[in-house]
This record gives sequence, C-alpha cells and structure tokens, in this order.
Amino acid sequence: MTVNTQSVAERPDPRAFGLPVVEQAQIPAELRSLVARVHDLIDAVANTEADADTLAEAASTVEGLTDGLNVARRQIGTMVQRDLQSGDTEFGTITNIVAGDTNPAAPPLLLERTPEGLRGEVTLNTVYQGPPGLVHGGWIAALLDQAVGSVSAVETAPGLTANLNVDYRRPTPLFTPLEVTSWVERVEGRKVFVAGRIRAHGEVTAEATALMIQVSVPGTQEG
Ligand SMILES: CCCCCCCCCCCCCC(=O)SCCNC(=O)CCNC(=O)[C@H](O)C(C)(C)COP(=O)(O)OP(=O)(O)OC[C@H]1O[C@@H](n2cnc3c(N)ncnc32)[C@H](O)[C@@H]1OP(=O)(O)O
Repeated sequence: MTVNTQSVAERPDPRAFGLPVVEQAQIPAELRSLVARVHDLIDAVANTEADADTLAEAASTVEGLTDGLNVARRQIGTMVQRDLQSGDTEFGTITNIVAGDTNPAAPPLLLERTPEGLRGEVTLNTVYQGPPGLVHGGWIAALLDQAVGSVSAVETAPGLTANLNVDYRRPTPLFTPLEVTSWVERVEGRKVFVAGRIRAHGEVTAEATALMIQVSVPGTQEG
C-alpha cells in the first residue's frame, strides 16, 4: 500500500480559497439540538398517519419555523473543521448530506482514523429506505463515496470522485449498526485509488473501489 500522508500543516486550508470555516466546537449546542429534533421530524413526517387537522397544523408551524430560520443563512460551501480523536484535523462541508454537522437529513456518518484508514458506525432509519426494511442502494453508494473521499482527503489531499464501483453483496438492513471502513490502496500522481466496505452483524453487505482525483488548490504545488 502506498500512502502519501500529509501533515496537518501541509494540508490545504479552505480559507486559502475563500471558503468560511467553522470550528466544530463553535457550533452552538442549540443548533445541534435543533438538527437532532428536525432529523427526528423528517422520520416522523415520512411515517405519520396523523389526522388531517394535525397535519395542517404541523405544516403551518413548520412553515413559520422555516421563515424564522431563513433570516440568516450560511454561505454556500461553508466548511467545518473537525479535530479527530487521532489528533488529526479534517475539513468537510458543514451541510454534507452524509456527514454534515448541520444537515438534519444526514444520518450522520462520523468517521475516525484507524491504522488502516477510516472507520465509522451508523444506523439508518426509514428515511433511507429503498426496498422494504432495507437501505436504498443510492444511499449505500453515498456512504461509501463519503468514506473513500474522506480517507483520500485525510491521508493524501482533497479530491473529487472520478469513478465509484459498488458491489452490493447482500441486503443492507435498516435499524442495524453498520460498520463503514475505507482505506487508500495506492497513489499515482493526482490519482488516489481507494476502497471501502459496509458490514452489518460482521458480514459484508457492500464494498466499493473508487478513483479520487486530487484537486488543485491555490497556493499549493498543484495550484
Ligand atoms: C480543503 C478542502 C477540504 C475538502 C474536504 C473533502 C472531504 C471529502 C468528502 C467528500 C466525499 C464525496 C466526494 C464527492 O461527492 S465528489 C462529487 C462527485 N464527483 C464529481 O463531481 C467529479 C466530476 N468530475 C470532474 O470534475 C473531473 O472529471 C475530475 C476533477 C474528476 C478529473 O478532471 P481533471 O481535468 O482534473 O483530470 P483529468 O481528466 O486530466 O484526469 C486526470 C487523470 O485521471 C484519469 N481519470 C479521470 N477520470 C477518470 C475516470 N472516470 N476513470 C478512470 N480514470 C479517470 C485520467 O485518465 C487522467 O489519468 P492520467 O492520464 O493522468 O493517467
């Protein structure tokens, strides 16, 4: 395995190309609480069989809440800086659909560094349902894309997914802790060959290989 691990100091800082950065610890507890409540709300809305009056009242309440929150919106592309347990620092978009701290639609998948790459656990509810009781195949690909993209960013440099191949080995169940792992296979110039796996009850349900292409960042060797 060839891994060009960059120190934190060498890794590009999103501020260098005009993106605002929020430190994870600076996200207000009240916002974290709101994100968690709305995450539960999405599940409740998706599954409710409440009567028409209750639904109409809920829609009106939510419309008012939405207007209230929209008075101050973040800049698109706002990043969050996370300090991993390993001591590494990671940057991610704050509304990332898989892992974003402020995105109520995100499961969220939280990845930590291991000697092999990255590892995280996530349990998905019916919001992520495809076939009855099972995770949607697109979401399985999204989890794997996030895992391989993050390991490439943490262990080499940030990049975009050029190619993602997913093998669906067996059904991936809802309401079951899923172990997601990813690692770098090799690096050839800007091309980072990565792989990832999802396990449920210790059995592999899906695995992926991917090609990440490192992006040019102003102020770096490639930029
Ligand atoms: C500080 C910031 C922090 C950011 C945090 C990140 C967190 C991450 C978490 C997010 C996770 C989620 C992640 C997401 O959701 S990423 C979002 C989904 N992906 C995209 O939108 C990417 C769209 N594609 C592109 O923009 C371009 O095609 C890219 C940038 C990928 C390459 O265009 P570029 O003009 O730059 O490069 P090139 O064309 O000269 O090619 C270069 C080399 O690569 C080879 N090649 C190219 N394509 C393919 C292919 N399909 N199969 C096989 N090989 C391919 C090519 O032959 C050449 O090889 P060689 O001739 O040199 O040998």
